[in-house]
Amino acid sequence: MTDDPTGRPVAHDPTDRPAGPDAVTCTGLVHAFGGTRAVDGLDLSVRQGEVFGLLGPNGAGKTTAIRCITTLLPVPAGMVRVFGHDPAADRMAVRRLLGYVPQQLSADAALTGRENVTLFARVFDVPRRERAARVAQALAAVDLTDAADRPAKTYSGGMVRRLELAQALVSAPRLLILDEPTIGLDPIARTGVWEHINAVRAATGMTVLVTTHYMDEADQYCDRVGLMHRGRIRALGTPAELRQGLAERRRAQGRTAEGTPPTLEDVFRDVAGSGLDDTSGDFRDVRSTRRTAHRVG
Ligand SMILES: Nc1ncnc2c1ncn2[C@@H]1O[C@H](COP(=O)(O)OP(=O)(O)OP(=O)(O)O)[C@@H](O)[C@H]1O
Repeated sequence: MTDDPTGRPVAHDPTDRPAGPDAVTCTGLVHAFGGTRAVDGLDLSVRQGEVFGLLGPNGAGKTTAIRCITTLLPVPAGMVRVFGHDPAADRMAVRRLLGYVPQQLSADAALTGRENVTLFARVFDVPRRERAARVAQALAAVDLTDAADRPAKTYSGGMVRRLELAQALVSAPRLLILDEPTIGLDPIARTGVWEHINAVRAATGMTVLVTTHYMDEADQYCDRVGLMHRGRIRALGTPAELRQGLAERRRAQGRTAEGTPPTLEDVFRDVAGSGLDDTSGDFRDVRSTRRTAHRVG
C-alpha cells in the first residue's frame, strides 16, 4: 500500500484483494420499464482496485444496471451495495464515492476544458482552496493541459472523452464508472482513452467499472469481465479464464476442428446462444455509434 496524491491509501495489485467490502455488489437486482425487465436478476461483485468490464450487446441491460448502482434509478427488487453503502438508504454517501461518465455528452461545448472541469469540482464540493490545483491535476492526468483553455467544441472526439474523464476524476472518486467510454472513437483515440484510464488506476488504485461492446478492448484492458445478456450475467471471470473455458468445452465436445483459439466474442456467442440473433447481431450497433457521433459532433 502507498498513498495517492490526495493522501488516500491505495493498493496497486488488483489480485491482492484488499480488506473490506467489494466496491460493488449486486444480488438479484431487477429493474423493469413497464413490461421490459431490463435487468433481470443481476448478480455481480466488483472487487476493490480492479478494472471490471460489463459486456454485452445493445439492450442487454448494462446502462440500466449502471444507473441503479449510481443511484440514478431506484432498486425495486434485489440488493445493491457500493463499498457497503445502500444507495436507497444513503444516496449521498454513494454519490461521494463515485465518478461517472455517462454515454450522453456531459461536457459543455461552449466552455473551455478547464471551465468544464471546474464546474464538476464545484458540483462535487471540492474545497475552494484546493479547486484550481485539483482541476489542473485532473486535466494533466488526461493530457489536456495544453488544450485546457480552448472551448470544448474545438476538441476531437477522443479529447472530449478525456475531458469527461477529467470531470469524473476531479472529485478523486474511489469508483470510476464509465458507460461505453470508447464507442464511436477511432482506434488511436480508443487506445488513448484506455491508456489514461489505466494510468490513473495505477496511480490511485481506484476501482473501474466499465461497460463496452468492444470485446477486444475488454480482453486487453479488463482484469475481469461479466458477459451480460437479457438482464443478467451469463459468464464471469478473467478474459483468459473465459477463453480457456470455451476451449476446454470445445475439446470435451470434440469441436477442436473449429480452428483458431476462441475469442471473448466466441465466448459470448457460446453463452448467449441464439439470443444474440435477437439483437443487432453485431456488437457495434448503429444506434450507439450514432449517439456518440452526436455527442462529439
Ligand atoms: N427509459 C426507458 N424506458 C423504457 N425502456 C427502456 C428504458 N431504458 C432502457 N430500456 C429498455 O431496457 C432494455 C435494456 O436497456 P439498456 O440501455 O440498459 O441496455 P444496454 O445494455 O445498456 O444497451 P445500450 O448499449 O444500447 O445502452 C432495452 O430493452 C431498452 O429498450
